[in-house]
Amino acid sequence: MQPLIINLKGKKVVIAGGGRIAARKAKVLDAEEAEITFVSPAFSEEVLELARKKGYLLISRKAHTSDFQEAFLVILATNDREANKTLVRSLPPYQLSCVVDEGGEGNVTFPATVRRGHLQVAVTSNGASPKLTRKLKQELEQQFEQSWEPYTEFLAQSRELIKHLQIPLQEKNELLLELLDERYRLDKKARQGKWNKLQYL
Ligand SMILES: C[C@@]1(CC(=O)O)C2=NC(=C\c3[nH]c(c(CCC(=O)O)c3CC(=O)O)Cc3[nH]c(c(CC(=O)O)c3CCC(=O)O)/C=C3\N/C(=C\2)[C@@H](CCC(=O)O)[C@]3(C)CC(=O)O)/[C@H]1CCC(=O)O
Ligand SMILES: NC(=O)c1ccc[n+]([C@@H]2O[C@H](COP(=O)([O-])OP(=O)(O)OC[C@H]3O[C@@H](n4cnc5c(N)ncnc54)[C@H](O)[C@@H]3O)[C@@H](O)[C@H]2O)c1
Repeated sequence: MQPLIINLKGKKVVIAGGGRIAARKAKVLDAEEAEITFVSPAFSEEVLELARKKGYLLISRKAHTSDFQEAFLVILATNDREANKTLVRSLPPYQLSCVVDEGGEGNVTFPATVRRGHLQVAVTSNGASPKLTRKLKQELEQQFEQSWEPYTEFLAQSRELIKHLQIPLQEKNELLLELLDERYRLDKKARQGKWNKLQYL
């Protein structure tokens, strides 16, 4: 399995199911600004509230294959094994699909992620142990504490500036490498000083 970083902004995502797992996936997709539709005979309070707040469509019945026609990504999150299995088999091979109770039946699984500014660390166990994935995520949350947020912003801005400097490529690479020194992450003043120097190159 190959991780891909995917832009879901404005993409149609159809979720079959309206329970705990449907809500958990929807929260992640909502943060990515996807356009979500839920199809389910019943919806949890959490799903109802998210749909109300964001104007997401709720279709109150069992899911049919035709519900997924325009979807970029399909999430099969019903608690009915047979329904998830039949629905995923009916999808065309080019559609992205996540089957939450039998990961191997779809072509997409969700990793656990830790985000700090521009940095994102994703963990997967390929379905072997979601508990291990969760544990590693918690360890990464400790390792990558808040300092990484302003630091990755500094790296992004500095790189943009360095890219456009009229200096030899080798010098650009040396400058970019130097920014990886720990003091720039740990010390705001060091960042500020470096940023000021870069302006005059
Ligand atoms: C990472 C995370 C992201 C997310 O969900 O967004 C995620 N599962 C999380 C939690 C979690 N999952 C499960 C429990 C209950 C405890 C337990 O059983 O351990 C808990 C804990 C909880 O719910 O609190 C059980 C479970 N999970 C799957 C199955 C079915 C199967 O075996 O295929 C079953 C058995 C169901 C059953 O039989 O009842 C399948 C999948 N779960 C995945 C992702 C994908 C593989 C990722 C990987 O392996 O790394 C995959 C393949 C598909 C998918 O869902 O994308 C999220 C952590 C979020 C976080 O903490 O940030
Ligand atoms: N992937 C994961 O991380 C993970 C974690 C735990 C459990 N699970 C599995 O995910 C599944 C869902 O779990 P849950 O906690 O959200 O269950 P839940 O009972 O909270 O919700 C199930 C939802 O599916 C709906 N539903 C049932 N049949 C349907 C159909 N034919 N079409 C559309 N909707 C239908 C129900 O109305 C309900 O809203 C379970 O099979 C569970 O074993 C997955």
